[in-house]
This record gives sequence, C-alpha cells and structure tokens, in this order.
Amino acid sequence: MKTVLTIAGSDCSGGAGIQADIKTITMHYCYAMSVITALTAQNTTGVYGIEQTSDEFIANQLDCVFTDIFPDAVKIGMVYGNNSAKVIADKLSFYKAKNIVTDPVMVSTSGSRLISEQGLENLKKYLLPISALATPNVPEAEILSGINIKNLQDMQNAAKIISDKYGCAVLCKGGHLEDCSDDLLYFDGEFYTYPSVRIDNPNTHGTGCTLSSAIASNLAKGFEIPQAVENAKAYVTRAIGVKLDLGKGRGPLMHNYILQNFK
Ligand SMILES: Nc1ncnc2c1ncn2[C@@H]1O[C@H](COP(=O)(O)OP(=O)(O)O)[C@@H](O)[C@H]1O
Ligand SMILES: Cc1ncc(COP(=O)(O)OP(=O)(O)O)c(N)n1
Repeated sequence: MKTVLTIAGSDCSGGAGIQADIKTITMHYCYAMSVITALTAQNTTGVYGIEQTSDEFIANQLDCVFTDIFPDAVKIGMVYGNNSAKVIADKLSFYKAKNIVTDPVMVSTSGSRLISEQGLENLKKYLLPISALATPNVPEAEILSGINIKNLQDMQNAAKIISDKYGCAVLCKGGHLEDCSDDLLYFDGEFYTYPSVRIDNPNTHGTGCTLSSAIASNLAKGFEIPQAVENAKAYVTRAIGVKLDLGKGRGPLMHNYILQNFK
C-alpha cells in the first residue's frame, strides 16, 4: 500500500483542503494521512473564518506521521501561519521526505487570503526549494514569476522563471484562463502541455487541491512527474465533468463516481 501525506487546511464543507485531498488520495488506492495547518469555516459561498494551528502542534503532527508511517509522497496546500512553512520545511528536510508537491495556495476563488504576507515569503524561501513540483494557478504564477499571464507562451515563461528561481519543476494550471483549461509543465528543461477543453461547470471548488493530491498519489505509485501530471489531469477533468451540483455557491467535485477507472 502506497502512503500519501497531505499538509493543508481543513474545509468543513468538504470541497477543498484536507477533505478533498483525502478523497482524492483514497480514490487512487493510496493510504491517506493528514497534518492540519489551519481550520477554516467555509462553504461553497465563501470563507467565513480561519483558525491557525500552532507551530508546535504542526511539528507534533509531523513527528507522529514520520516516526511511524513514512509517506511515499507529500502534498502541501494551505500554509496559513507566518512561520508554518519554515516549521514544515525543517521537519520534511529532517525526515528526508520525498516526492513533495506544493500547491502554493494564496487566495480562495471567493477572495479570502489563505496565507499571510510573511507566510508567503517563507513558502518561497523554505518550501519551494525542497519541492519536486510546484502547482501554481495563473494568479499565483504571476505573483511567483513577476510577469502577467494571458496565454500558453506566458505560462511557459512564468514556469521557467519560477523553476529557475526555486529549483523545482513547475506546473502552471490553466483553470483561470479565458477560453481553455490547458496546463503547462516545465520539468527537467522541457515543456509539456496538457490540453483540455473548458468544461461548462461553475462547480469547481477544490480543483487545485484535487489535482495536486492526485499528482502526489501518482508519484507515490512510482510514476515520473510528466506521467503523474497526465494521470492527475485526467482524474480532475473527469471529476469536474460529472457536474455534481451541491450547495448555494461554487460547488465541489465528485470523486466516488469514477471509482472503477483509477486503480
Ligand atoms: N472549467 C474547467 N474545465 C476543465 N478543467 C478545469 C476547469 N476549471 C479548472 N480546471 C482544471 O482544474 C485544475 C485546477 O486548476 P485551477 O482551477 O487553475 O486551480 P486552482 O483551483 O488552484 O485555482 C487544472 O487542471 C485546470 O485546468
Ligand atoms: C482549506 C482550503 N485549502 C485550499 C483552498 C483553495 O482550494 P483550491 O482548489 O485551490 O481553489 P478554490 O476552491 O478556492 O477555487 C480552500 N478554499 N480551502
């Protein structure tokens, strides 16, 4: 049994964060573990409160996981606190964690900040350099690279800038582009494009969380990054395409419908 750890925030409505990650990892027939960095009170209409986990308690959770069941891959999502990224990076380095996928979550689609300014500086300084892969969406890639992104060429430029700066592979996600949802990977000096038509579905809460945990699950199973991304993209595309419609706002994805196809 392959094991995957998610280090992220809890979404009580089950669409994003830890809950989306555990569903995704489980659907990939991997064993899911979690280190919770923050509690959020949120639903499909927005984020209504955030409670940060203390640095000591994040460290305590990481010790409990790594001294007992060593994860084959680690996904990092919402890292809210000023020093959380450093605490996490120190522990991951100490335990020699492998296959680290960092989704540099900054702002929810509903507009709430999910990381502090200092937290973001520490994510850049400590977490990205130890990651195998970072998975920014377009606004996050603009912040990390310092350039505007309107098309695939801009995504290529941004991914290379981020990769050169932080030393990790970069998947720039296209969910925020105007007419398509193509994703772009820069890995080992090469560009890979993952084309997809835009699915007409407003219910995309947790797509980024789902994609990054699906990539981590595929890395845990032994796939190389380009193939892991291809498999994960197929998973998230299917989960959006089911068009589950729950809640009063931007609803979550459907995971269990696709049980048969991702053994
Ligand atoms: N409407 C859509 N149709 C098809 N794919 C989508 C759609 N929205 C998002 N995606 C895909 O979901 C994944 C997450 O992308 P994105 O929404 O940009 O990330 P985030 O949730 O971090 O903002 C990407 O693979 C993206 O291409
Ligand atoms: C607890 C928590 N973590 C991450 C997010 C952001 O989720 P993501 O899939 O990146 O995007 P949106 O769902 O905000 O579009 C979150 N909302 N909560």
